[in-house]
Amino acid sequence: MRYQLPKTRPGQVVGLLGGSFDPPHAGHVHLTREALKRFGLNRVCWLVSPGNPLKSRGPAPLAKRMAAAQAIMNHPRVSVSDFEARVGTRYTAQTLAALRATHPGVHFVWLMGADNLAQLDQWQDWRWIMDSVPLGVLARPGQRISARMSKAARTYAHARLPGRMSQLLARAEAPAWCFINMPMRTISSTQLRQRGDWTG
Ligand SMILES: Nc1ncnc2c1ncn2[C@@H]1O[C@H](COP(=O)(O)OP(=O)(O)OP(=O)(O)O)[C@@H](O)[C@H]1O
Ligand SMILES: O=C(O)c1ccc[n+]([C@@H]2O[C@H](COP(=O)([O-])O)[C@@H](O)[C@H]2O)c1
Repeated sequence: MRYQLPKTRPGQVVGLLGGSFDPPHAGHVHLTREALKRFGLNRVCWLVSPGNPLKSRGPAPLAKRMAAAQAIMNHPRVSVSDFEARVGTRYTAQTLAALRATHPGVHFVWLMGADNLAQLDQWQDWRWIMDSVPLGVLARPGQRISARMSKAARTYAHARLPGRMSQLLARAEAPAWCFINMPMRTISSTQLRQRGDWTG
């Protein structure tokens, strides 16, 4: 049988948090807990990337990042997966196409921090992503304005759900996206690497 995300069933709404997780930290955990509540998700799955195509620096080995992610993200409705390495992709559009093919009946929502929305128009097939899967964006310190002014936000302004309607996002037909304000955490992987708390 083809690889399935853990505990994911048809009819569920499942948030996907793709990331380098180099290393995973409390900001990822906080985003995940907020997304579960604010978007009314059944589950969230962290997709630990083999390597972000836009980052020149290679991350720490996947096994190390997977183990650290599993150790920090302790919640009965959250799992951590190396799906992308298993199917051999690092591009989100290809990941989503593979997930949809292998999980019929599951409503996926792609989750991201506001910094990723600011760069979304540089991703491979980004319009296809917007046209195919609802997008949940969560505030990140210093990134609110760049996210709101981004090409993706402007191009898809008509498809934006106001934050107070966030519970409708997961079952909305794409394109649909929603920006959620939440109490923010300044922590980042860059900070942790610079402090020497994580070596590749
Ligand atoms: N503190 C945070 N608040 C909100 N979103 C966050 C936070 N940290 C990470 N994210 C989001 O989590 C996802 C994965 O992030 P990633 O693994 O790149 O961590 P990072 O801290 O941004 O790493 P780096 O500093 O190396 O760029 C991205 O969508 C990112 O926007
Ligand atoms: O598909 C792309 O072109 C693409 C470009 C940049 C980033 N991404 C994805 O965005 C997610 C967040 O990446 P990162 O490194 O900011 O944690 C992760 O799943 C990456 O694979 C995807």
